[in-house]
Amino acid sequence: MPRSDPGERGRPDRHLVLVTATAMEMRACLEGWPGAIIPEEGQWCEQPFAEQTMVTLVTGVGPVNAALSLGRLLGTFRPRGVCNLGVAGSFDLQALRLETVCCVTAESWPEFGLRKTEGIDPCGLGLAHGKIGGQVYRDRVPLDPEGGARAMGVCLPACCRVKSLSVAGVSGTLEQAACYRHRYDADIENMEGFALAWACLTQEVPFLELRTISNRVGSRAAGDWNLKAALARLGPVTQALWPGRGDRRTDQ
Ligand SMILES: O=C(O)c1cccc(C(=O)CC[C@H]2O[C@@H](n3cnc4c(=O)[nH]cnc43)[C@H](O)[C@@H]2O)c1
Repeated sequence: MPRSDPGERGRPDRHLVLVTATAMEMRACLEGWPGAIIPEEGQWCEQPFAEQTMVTLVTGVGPVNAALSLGRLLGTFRPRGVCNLGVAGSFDLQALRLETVCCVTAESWPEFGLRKTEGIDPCGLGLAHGKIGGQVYRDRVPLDPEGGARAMGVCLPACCRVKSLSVAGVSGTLEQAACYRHRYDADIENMEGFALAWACLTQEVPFLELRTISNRVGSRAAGDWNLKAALARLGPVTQALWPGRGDRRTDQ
């Protein structure tokens, strides 16, 4: 991978943003990186990352916190790209097991639209979520992981490609999970991806979303959860994205 000019370190337009919802996810991403600073929720900080400057942003949980935090950041400077890492629920643990690393190819937001007895109609409002270059967006946003990785100069790890949906209200029953899965043809559920993807799409900032599976969507059974193991997979994902940059133990 080409190494960037050290003179670019101070240029905010060259910075990459690593964004997580929670401090625990950020801590897991930066495991093996001594001295890494973990921002408070709703805050970001700059830190040297090999010859680059990395901006680490912890948004707080859910789409409102995600949009607010990334919106504030994008109003302050324009980064080279935004990479969202975190954990997520799987709609099918046979197909996507606990700990699986997933790369998101599409985000949807099943809470947008007109809520009818039979469910939400995304076109029922007569109002779109937004329009970009003549294209109307309602409850779905396509992602381009390869293009995003290329633009950011990161190495996309070989992993499962998935469609994701984002919610403010986490699915609390298997019935709700089945309903979403069927309606949106989704593989995973999270709480921030759509908001972050939308913010980047509107601002024309490259975006990448990688998640590790922590639980079965809609299940409260202990056997359907392993948050600790999913968190432990985030460090290797960060190191795969930036090979040789995330682990300083070898050169100290
Ligand atoms: O206590 C719960 O019931 C609970 C349910 C879902 C997630 C959590 C977390 O502590 C992690 C929050 C974080 O993780 C993402 N996430 C993980 N699994 C899911 C899910 O099944 N549905 C939606 N989001 C999920 C989410 O992006 C949050 O930021 C606790």
